[in-house]
This record gives sequence, C-alpha cells and structure tokens, in this order.
Amino acid sequence: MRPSLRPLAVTMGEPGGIGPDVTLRAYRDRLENDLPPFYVIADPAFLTARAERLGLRVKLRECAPEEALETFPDALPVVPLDGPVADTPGTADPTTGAKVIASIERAVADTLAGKAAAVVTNPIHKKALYDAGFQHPGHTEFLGALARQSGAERHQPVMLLAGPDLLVVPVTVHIPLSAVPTELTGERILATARIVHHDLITRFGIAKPRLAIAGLNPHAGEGGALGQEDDQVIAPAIARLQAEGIDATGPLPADTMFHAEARAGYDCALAMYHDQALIPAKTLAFHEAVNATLGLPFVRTSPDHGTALSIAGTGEARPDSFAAAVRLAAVMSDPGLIE
Ligand SMILES: NC(=O)C1=CN([C@@H]2O[C@H](COP(=O)(O)OP(=O)(O)OC[C@H]3O[C@@H](n4cnc5c(N)ncnc54)[C@H](O)[C@@H]3O)[C@@H](O)[C@H]2O)C=CC1
Ligand SMILES: NCC(=O)COP(=O)(O)O
Repeated sequence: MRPSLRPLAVTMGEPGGIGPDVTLRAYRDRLENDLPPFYVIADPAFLTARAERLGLRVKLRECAPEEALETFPDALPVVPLDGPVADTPGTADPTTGAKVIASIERAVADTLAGKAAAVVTNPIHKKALYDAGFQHPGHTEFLGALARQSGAERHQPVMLLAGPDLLVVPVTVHIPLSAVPTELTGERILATARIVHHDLITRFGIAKPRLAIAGLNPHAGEGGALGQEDDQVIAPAIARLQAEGIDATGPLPADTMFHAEARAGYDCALAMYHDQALIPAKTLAFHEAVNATLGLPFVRTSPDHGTALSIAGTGEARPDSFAAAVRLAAVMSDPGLIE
C-alpha cells in the first residue's frame, strides 16, 4: 500500500471485549498485515494493561492525531480519552458506556475535521450501551445521526458487509424480524440501492455496479403464493432502479443467490433483513469480512465480529478482520490505492 497522507482513527470499542486485543495484535504485526498508519482513541494505561495481560510487547505513545503518522512506525499512537478505564476483560460494564461513545464521537470529529482519513470502529456491546442510555441500535445508526448533526448532505447510513468473495447490504438492519415486512418499503429499497450504486463507484472503483436484489419470502414469494412483498414492493422498486439506469436484477430467491456461480453475476447483493445478509457474509469469510458504512460524508469500517467477551484477554482473538477493516478504510477513503 502506498504511504498514507493521514492516519485512520480507531475507536476503543467495548473495553471488556476483544477490540483492544485485536488492535494490539494487528499493530504488533503491522508489517506482515500491510497496515496503513492509525491511532487509537482510548485510555493509554488501559491499553498498556491489556498488552501486558496478553504478553504482547507493543510500545504505546500518547500523542495528538497530527503526530500519529510519524509515531506509528515506532509506537502505537494513542490519543487519550478523559479518565481511566479498568482492564476487566470478559465484562461489559455500562458505566464505561460514556467513554465508549466519546471515543466514537472523537473519531468522527477528527475525520470530519480532516485530521483522520477514516473511522475504524472496534466492537461495542450493544446491550451494555443501551443500559447506559445509548439511543441508537448500533454504530451504523449513530454514525448517521452524527453525520446529520454535522450538517452533511449525505447522512443516510447503509451497512455493507465486504468479504473477498461477497459484498452484501441489508436493506433493513437492527430491527426485530417481525417489523421487517412493515419497514421494507419501496422508498427504502430505492434509497439504499442508490447509495450502494453511488458508493460502489466512488469508494470501490466499480464503474458500472451490478446489483442483485433478494426477495423477502421463500422462493421470492412463488408468484404471490408465499407472500406478497416480493411482487408488490420489491419488484416495482427494481423496475424503477432499472429505469434510472442502475443495473439491478431481482427479486431473487435468497437461498440460491449466494453460491459461487450466482455471485459471479453481480458486484453486490441487497438483502432484505440483517441475517439474510450477514449469514452468507460471515459463513463465507468470518475472519476476513469487514463491516463498512456507506452513505456518509466519511468512511467507516469495522471488523465483522462482535465483542466476544468470553475470549477477551485470553489471546485467542484473531486480528484478521480488524486488519482487513483497517486496510479497507484506507482504500475506501482513497480509491486510488486499489491495485
Ligand atoms: N460492530 C459492532 O460493534 C458489533 C457488535 N456486536 C456485539 O457484540 C456482542 C457479542 O455478539 P456475538 O453475537 O456473540 O458475536 P461475536 O462476534 O462477538 O462472537 C461470536 C463467536 O465468534 C467468536 N469470535 C468473534 N470474534 C472472534 C475473533 N476475532 N477471533 C476468534 N473468535 C472470534 C466468539 O468467541 C464467539 O464464539 C453483542 O453485544 C453484539 O451486539 C456484534 C457484531 C458487531
Ligand atoms: N451484526 C453487525 C452489527 O450488529 C454491527 O452493527 P454496527 O454497530 O456496525 O451498526
């Protein structure tokens, strides 16, 4: 990867989870991982304690974002958060919620201010944050709210799971399955597909993206016998996309659109709900896939996994998806890096 002009801003994530573990391990092996420079927004003493617990010989240095590029080759740059964070792997403590949120806000602010090239988030423990009063279902929606607050024109977040052999987007995200048929409107499908089409061109360098759009019901509704949404909501939205010149096909039966030959026919799949998208993505490439947010004025990526509390602090957490998220953030924020 060619040298970066700005570092990436990495959030702390849930301190009781594996975010610190994968960040420290990926940094230690930064040359093998071909990692562009980044800094972590966290309590330096907490990261030092976790590194010692893991037996990782990683030098850390407290610095400002502006000093991160020159620091990175020699020490992991840490932009300090206010106040201490305890090293208690395996426990998601709602009382640290404010610091977890502050780290995300700081990463976004730095990126919008041009100090960082993009945001890379470490996993949050959603329930612990809800218990701490967090009002958003996840990062994706929170980042959309932060973009909206900043006055940005682009503030509708779209979740993308990106693996080596599959790009897939859930049109509805963090809602109960029972709410999907109501939330799945033609307008939502259109808005999502337009953002995906735009960002595949601008952030992934795909000149004419081919979108494959899933049905909602078994066999895409089997002509209405197994559900009405496929014919009445999804098909008209696809016709409208086609009329706009977007290469969209479907509604496709979701059970047969993710095998290798089917994937060769499109650049990105749009699934109708969270698990319809994330099951194929994580099954194909749990340790390589990245969760990215499209539709915003800045790039955000994240490892595809969660906090994995039960292995935090043990050394078992693999840093591959975190490393892939760091590399993808650099490429998406500078598509000229695509080889
Ligand atoms: N971007 C984010 O902030 C995300 C947050 N989460 C949150 O994480 C929490 C736990 O979610 P789970 O569904 O249990 O998923 P999880 O991804 O944390 O764990 C699922 C399984 O995979 C294993 N695993 C996960 N990452 C691994 C790694 N890097 N190396 C080796 N093994 C690994 C875990 O030990 C566990 O057996 C929840 O609160 C969830 O909301 C989940 C996904 C993404
Ligand atoms: N399963 C993916 C996930 O829940 C991640 O959500 P987000 O925090 O990236 O919005």
